Amino acid sequence: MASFQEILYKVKLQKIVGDTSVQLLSVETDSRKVKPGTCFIAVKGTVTDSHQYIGTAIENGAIAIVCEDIPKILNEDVHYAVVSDSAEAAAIMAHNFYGRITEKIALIGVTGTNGKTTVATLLFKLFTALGNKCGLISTVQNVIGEEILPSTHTTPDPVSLNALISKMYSLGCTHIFMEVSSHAIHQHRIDGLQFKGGIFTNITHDHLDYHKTFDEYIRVKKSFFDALPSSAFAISNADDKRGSIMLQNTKARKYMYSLKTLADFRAKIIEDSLLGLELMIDDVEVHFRLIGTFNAYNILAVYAAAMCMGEEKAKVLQILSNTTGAEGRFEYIVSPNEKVVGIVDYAHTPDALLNVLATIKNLRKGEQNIITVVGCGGDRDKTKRPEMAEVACEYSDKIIFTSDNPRSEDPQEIIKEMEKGVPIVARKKCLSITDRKEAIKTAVSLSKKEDIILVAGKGHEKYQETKGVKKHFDDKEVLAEMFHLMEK
Ligand SMILES: CC(=O)N[C@H]1[C@@H](OP(=O)(O)OP(=O)(O)OC[C@H]2O[C@@H](n3ccc(=O)[nH]c3=O)[C@H](O)[C@@H]2O)O[C@H](CO)[C@@H](O)[C@@H]1O[C@H](C)C(=O)N[C@@H](C)C(=O)N[C@H](CCC(=O)O)C(=O)O
Ligand SMILES: Nc1ncnc2c1ncn2[C@@H]1O[C@H](COP(=O)(O)OP(=O)(O)OP(=O)(O)O)[C@@H](O)[C@H]1O
Ligand SMILES: N[C@H](CCC[C@H](N)C(=O)O)C(=O)O
Ligand SMILES: [Mg+2]
Repeated sequence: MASFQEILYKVKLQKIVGDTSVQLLSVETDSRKVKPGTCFIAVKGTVTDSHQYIGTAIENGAIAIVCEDIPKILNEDVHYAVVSDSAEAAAIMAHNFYGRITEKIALIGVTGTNGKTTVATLLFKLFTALGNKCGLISTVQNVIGEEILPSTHTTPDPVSLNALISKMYSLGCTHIFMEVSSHAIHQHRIDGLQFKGGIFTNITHDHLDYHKTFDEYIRVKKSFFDALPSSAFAISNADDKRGSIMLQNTKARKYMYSLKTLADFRAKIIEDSLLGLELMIDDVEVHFRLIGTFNAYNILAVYAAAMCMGEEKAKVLQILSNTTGAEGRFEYIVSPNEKVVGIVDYAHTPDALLNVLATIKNLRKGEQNIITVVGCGGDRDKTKRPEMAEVACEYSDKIIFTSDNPRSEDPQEIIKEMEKGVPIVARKKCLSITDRKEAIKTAVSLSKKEDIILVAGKGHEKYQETKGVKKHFDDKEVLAEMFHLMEK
């Protein structure tokens, strides 16, 4: 419980109608969740403008309303605050309502196109092993110490996010590691939070359906670092073309990491094999269980953050060397007779697919074929469809295009858009099979001794979403089933 006035702290107000001393029992941005005593914040979303639900919210018991446009007829028993940006106000108010927890703990945000889940998960595992109770907010799952909670978004809406952070604090967490998606930055989901550190992984094409241009996507990512306070640290990837731009205007302490150039934190790859990575980090040679050059970047970003947080180098490297990555990222399944290797990976952008396939190609010995099963999500960035198909063709010996959460779109149309990226010479090695299970089955049936099958795009996901319905689907499960069925 908090007063209207208390939760309006730091909100840019235009006008108040009513009494701000009124006590509120909750804050909500969804009229359907409003209960008696709630403050309802009306937001202009991408689909609907919830100013139209103010009446419903009041019927459901809202006693305070925050809005950009004040209703023509006011309810005498309700108190109103008019703000210029209610999405921003919602996040600041949720932070206030839940006790401004991020001022009391170490909150670290990870942003970038690829690698967020991996870096945040490694940080969570590292700091837990260092003896802290930690929270993790990620695409795969949210975790409080040992308790696992399901995740619906990479970065939740501000009310759920602050409620979760508050729960983590009340259960004893001292550190929280969270992914910060570009949607979340743009929609102000993280406004009001006080970060102790921010980490940038990389930026390549994705989400252009939402941000429209690559420049706008870069601008949005950069605004996360622009908003960090001077007490925070900001860590960026010097090998990414936009790595230094990201930190250009931040007030935070700046650090860069690199595998290629001079930087505050440097690593060199000594060996990169299916057994893991051998890295020289700060003059120490260490073996890690994660695979692929892209993971050398993720490990280095985690190491840099740990150093910025004052941890002991030897201890950090010792723990990291024995740590595994996040679920559904470069996960191995070996067929029962050990003839074929299956890899399930969450690569759902052209860059991620390129990195994963380049890693596999690098690591294969001799004559093995690489068979790739891949699709692209519906109602998401369409520009990545032909690009992902082109990458798949460049690095694979056989490619099966299939469905990956078609959502409201026609799966065959998505595949047709992918096929536009197939070079003429590669056509004969491509197949299109809409049903993902059939596609995986076909990949297994086409495989020969020692071949490598990559099933890309869904990683940890446990569903396939078609026309608004989510049906259980698990790439790892299906791949294992097919291996058994075909006795490969
Ligand atoms: C495009 C997008 O990002 N949409 C997100 C956005 O919804 P929106 O603003 O469009 O909401 P809206 O449907 O227009 O509704 C506006 C407001 O009306 C309210 N409402 C609506 C109906 C009603 O009866 N009453 C009511 O009050 C809603 O609660 C909302 O506050 O804000 C909602 C609450 O925060 C999110 O749940 C929703 O995520 C949708 C479901 C989604 O799929 N988002 C994806 C694209 C996303 O956010 N992905 C990123 C990861 C991307 C990455 O991989 O990097 C993520 O962070 O998960
Ligand atoms: N540093 C990296 N650079 C490029 N590709 C990477 C990197 N780390 C992981 N990947 C690839 O991207 C995929 C997604 O990785 P991860 O889940 O860690 O990223 P993410 O940024 O959290 O993705 P999302 O935006 O969907 O939450 C991995 O399965 C792998 O294929
Ligand atoms: N966080 C990503 C996930 C994409 C994963 C892929 N399986 C899909 O459904 O498109 C997004 O919202 O774009
Ligand atoms: Mg993620």
